[in-house]
Amino acid sequence: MTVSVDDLVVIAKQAGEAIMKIYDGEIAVSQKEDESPLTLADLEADRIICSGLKKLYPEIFILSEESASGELADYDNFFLVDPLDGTKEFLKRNGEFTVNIAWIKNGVAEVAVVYVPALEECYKADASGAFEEQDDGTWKKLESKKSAGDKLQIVGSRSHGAEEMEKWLATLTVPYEFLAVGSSLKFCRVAQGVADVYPRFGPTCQWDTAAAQCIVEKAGGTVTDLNGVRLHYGVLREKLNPYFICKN
Ligand SMILES: Nc1ncnc2c1ncn2[C@@H]1O[C@H](COP(=O)(O)O)[C@@H](OP(=O)(O)O)[C@H]1O
Ligand SMILES: [Mg+2]
Repeated sequence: MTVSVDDLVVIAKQAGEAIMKIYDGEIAVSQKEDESPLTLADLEADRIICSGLKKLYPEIFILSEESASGELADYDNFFLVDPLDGTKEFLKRNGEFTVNIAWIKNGVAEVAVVYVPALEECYKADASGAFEEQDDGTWKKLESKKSAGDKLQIVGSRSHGAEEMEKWLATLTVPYEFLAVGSSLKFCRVAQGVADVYPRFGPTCQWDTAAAQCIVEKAGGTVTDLNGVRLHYGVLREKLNPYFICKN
């Protein structure tokens, strides 16, 4: 049993198109139980992704930030979806939000897409490697590499955990530059070699990281907890990830 990454790309782009229609108009916001924002765009993208996946892969369970396709159980493979990661950035209209679909097999994200509709960037990964879509529609293979220049390039959240990040930056003894980026796009910057490291000393949920971890790993990078253990995924696992370090 496997999943075609190009199917996931088509579905992520359909969701991105629906998100952009809402992005270009007036955005109504409600609050979730945990007080994080929820928009019609999150729900529309969720609906499109889940119906697209169900049509092509009716037997595979879907766990999304916004929904689940049935009763939760310990599935050995499933889809893990964040239909709109970076809702705060979406509301700030800075373009740094993503559509994330990962296929998880035995706890590991094996096939994934991260689509950035406002910036028209698309990243995909499967057993053949990680790729970034080019302007002409072809796919460039991503190979883990250090950033250009002699300073360590660090990416971190725009909207969460600034204080913890400041503390960590203060411990560094090498020259560095810090770039604030919203959503799972931070992982893509590492996979591209634009950034060297994305440390996360704050909460994220499984669906925030799975697809982008796959892009980074298939490009040759790593995403591990603070003890060096690779991040893993599971329907019955706690929804929160441990703090982690992503690097190229
Ligand atoms: N207190 C918290 N608990 C759980 N997840 C949190 C959180 N604070 C931030 N996040 C997660 O961090 C994501 C945004 O990360 P970043 O700040 O790097 O852009 C959010 O994704 P959503 O926007 O999909 O809700 C959310 O899931
Ligand atoms: Mg998210």
